[in-house]
Amino acid sequence: MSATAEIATVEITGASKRYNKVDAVRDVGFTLNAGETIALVGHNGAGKTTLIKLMLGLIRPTTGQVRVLGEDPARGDFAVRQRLGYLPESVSFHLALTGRETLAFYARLKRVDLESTDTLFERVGLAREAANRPVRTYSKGMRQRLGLAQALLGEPRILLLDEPTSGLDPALRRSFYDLITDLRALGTTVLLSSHALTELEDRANRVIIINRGLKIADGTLDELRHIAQLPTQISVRLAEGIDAPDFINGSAWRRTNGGAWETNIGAADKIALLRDLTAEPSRLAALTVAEPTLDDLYAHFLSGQNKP
Ligand SMILES: Nc1ncnc2c1ncn2[C@@H]1O[C@H](COP(=O)(O)OP(=O)(O)OP(=O)(O)O)[C@@H](O)[C@H]1O
Repeated sequence: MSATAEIATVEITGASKRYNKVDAVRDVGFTLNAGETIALVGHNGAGKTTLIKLMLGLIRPTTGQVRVLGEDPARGDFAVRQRLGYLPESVSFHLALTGRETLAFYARLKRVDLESTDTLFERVGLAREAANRPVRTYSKGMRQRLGLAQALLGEPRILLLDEPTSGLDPALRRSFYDLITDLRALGTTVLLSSHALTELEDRANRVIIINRGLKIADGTLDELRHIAQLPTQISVRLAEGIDAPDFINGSAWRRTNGGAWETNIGAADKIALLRDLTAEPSRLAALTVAEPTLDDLYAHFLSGQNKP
């Protein structure tokens, strides 16, 4: 995994959480490391928020163990809480307070230097003048940014972000992820719980899939691709005057509406096919190689779970 993979920040061992008759989390175990950006994905009700609450120490596991920075987060150790940043799915602030007052309030709770709040406004891209306006006047994106600034107070070593980009426009999403990339370089563990699989694909370096309280997959995208063995889609557009892909043996090709040729090929045969295809480059006008997406992998791992 990442270069800093040795430094564990969160360790969950055999953790289960039962609410009355609901098994929200069942025997889940994983270790998160410094510098990792982890996507926690799963359907509604899969157990993502319950896992986040366990890491925050808001609830205790029914069985198993949760350790954050080596401590039990539910013990309420202040030093641990100070190094944890959390952005809930729906941020709600006191609307009459200005952005600056809001951040000052949270800074006091976290016992963080108030001086640092100015820098935070800049880091999350909230214009300085917005800082002095009541939150009531903020757009959804600005409130989300203020939420992120709140989560970043005290330079947390672990950031837990629940659906952080919902309601953000594409430009804001991009700058949000740029910020996450910077944090990753600083060694922060960033856990993003999200349904937006496509946008997570290039952003998270590890994916944990939860289904009905169980962890059903955990690894880098490449590792999950390797386990799933889903085919790669190869598409070629032939150069003028070349009618059919006669140089391709043993693969089933289909013609697309746009006039390209397409095939799905297993990982074991992919390189050999690409070598054949490119042996005479002049025959090709274009070549596209599409690896299985996070959406494909998610559907694959879930379908395995749903079998009787
Ligand atoms: N306080 C609670 N009391 C009873 N059941 C709960 C409680 N909190 C969660 N649950 C149940 O536990 C299961 C997991 O819920 P959780 O909120 O962790 O899922 P989630 O993956 O975060 O879902 P979503 O994507 O909809 O936010 C669900 O069946 C939910 O109804």
